[in-house]
Amino acid sequence: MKIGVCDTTFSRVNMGAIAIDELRRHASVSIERYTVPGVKDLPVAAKKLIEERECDIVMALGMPGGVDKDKMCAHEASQGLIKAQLMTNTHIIEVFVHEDEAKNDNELAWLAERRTREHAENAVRLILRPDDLIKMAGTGQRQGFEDAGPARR
Ligand SMILES: Cc1nc2c(=O)[nH]c(=O)nc-2n(C[C@H](O)[C@H](O)[C@H](O)CO)c1C
Repeated sequence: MKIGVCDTTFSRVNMGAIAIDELRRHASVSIERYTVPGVKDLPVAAKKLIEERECDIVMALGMPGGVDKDKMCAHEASQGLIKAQLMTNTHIIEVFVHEDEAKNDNELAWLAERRTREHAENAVRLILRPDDLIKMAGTGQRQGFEDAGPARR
């Protein structure tokens, strides 16, 4: 099995390095890394990781900035990532941490690390342990901040 990790230089946290560290903790897989300037460059990077470097799944890591132009870029990047998944029939786990989700730099670094690590676990589950995800269905998982938990009545 091979996992692709694409990330950006725009991000203020080295999310690619964190993802690779976490993937290695959970699985003995080959890893291909591809770093691009920004989130809008992630769709083609992910598609190349799948088609040219034969990855079975890809993590697409990015950090949209806080202004409207950045949010529009993030939306466009998301749409590209969805299209790349459909074109390749392969999961691309989008791991975006919006700069304005965090109160300060400290929280931003913490959030980016935690969300990246939790989604790295999800990527391993998707390709190697899909039954684990079935067991987690409906449990209100969140990546980064606290889980929402199941709704009760
Ligand atoms: C406005 C803008 N905002 C972001 C952002 O918030 N996060 C990010 O990762 N990249 C941004 N970029 C850069 C584009 O994604 C891309 O790298 C360039 O348009 C070159 O293709 C741009 C141009």
